[in-house]
Amino acid sequence: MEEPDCPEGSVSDRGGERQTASLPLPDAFLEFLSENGLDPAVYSMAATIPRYIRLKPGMESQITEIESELKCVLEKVSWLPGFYAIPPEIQIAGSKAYQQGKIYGIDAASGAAILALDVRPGDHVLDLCAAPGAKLCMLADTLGTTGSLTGVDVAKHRLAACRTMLQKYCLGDRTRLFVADGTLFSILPVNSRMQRMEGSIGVEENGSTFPEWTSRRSWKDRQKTKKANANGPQHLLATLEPELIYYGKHSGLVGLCKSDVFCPSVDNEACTSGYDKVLVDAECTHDGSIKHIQKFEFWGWKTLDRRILDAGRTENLLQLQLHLLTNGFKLLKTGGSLVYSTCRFAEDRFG
Ligand SMILES: C[S@@+](CC[C@H](N)C(=O)[O-])C[C@H]1O[C@@H](n2cnc3c(N)ncnc32)[C@H](O)[C@@H]1O
Repeated sequence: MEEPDCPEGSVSDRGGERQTASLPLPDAFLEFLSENGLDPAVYSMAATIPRYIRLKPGMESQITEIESELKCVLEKVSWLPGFYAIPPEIQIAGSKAYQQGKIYGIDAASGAAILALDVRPGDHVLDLCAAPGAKLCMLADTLGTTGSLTGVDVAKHRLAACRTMLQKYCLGDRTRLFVADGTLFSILPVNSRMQRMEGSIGVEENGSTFPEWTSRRSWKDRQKTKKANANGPQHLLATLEPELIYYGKHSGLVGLCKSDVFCPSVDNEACTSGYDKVLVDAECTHDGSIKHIQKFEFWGWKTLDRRILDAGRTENLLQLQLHLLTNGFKLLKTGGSLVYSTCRFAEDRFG
């Protein structure tokens, strides 16, 4: 595909599409890049960008073994604890190290967002757009055996993938997962709230409490899913009520009354009992992800118009991001921090 006289990163014509090194980019996308002051050459670099993996804490002594299994050197990323670069062609999914949960694939950029959040022991952390869960896993890993982690996503099937990952990597002990609209979610961290309301929780007439989590679902629950599936695929949230689809042993929920957990925050309650850290890893156009743009070669460049260049879609996404951010700040404790991340190069404005 590469044209012989085309130096790395340069642009040449090629029947309707222009060739940027090894990647043909449609004119509309090139115009979009030019309007945003972006160099098309960056999209030709995908083949040279390494893959990144994160080693589960405590697995450092097994690096040599993992290297011989993957047949490559794990190159330590000095600025990102636990991260290693490997050549892009290395597949990790078939390896024992991956299957046994010793390593997982996660971009360095995702790691940078979590690093910026500066999670400290004991923090109550909220991930408002959690699925499919790479950052959630790193957050759980970083928290270790203190604090709590709440993951929220509007897409149930995607959040279920987070649950699988947390269980696979044994990282879900302090985590709870809610299928909910992150723009409206208002449930505060359980431990911080329970400490504040000490003594008044747990004795509720006729109130049912959370037993230890089990993946075996009740007959009633199975019937509910069957009914929902009969009404069509459940891609997005059917109701406004948050649905709890997982909670760990030390998430603080076991033994608590359900009504206490689902009680939404009131007025300025979050200022004192809110989350210490909030991640808003918002839904976006992905134009900033070089690897994502490369996939349009297979999906067809026409879909790029609809998914990335469509002004209406971009505007809707910007509004969604604004609402997610606003709600993220509402749930943040005074003095807490929020990190907002997207994979978008183009300049955004919140109107
Ligand atoms: C960029 S992805 C998040 C990636 C994730 N943080 C990770 O590291 O794997 C954006 C997510 O936002 C979710 N989303 C979209 N609208 C939402 C909303 N209103 N509330 C909560 N989540 C939403 C999507 O379902 C999608 O899973």
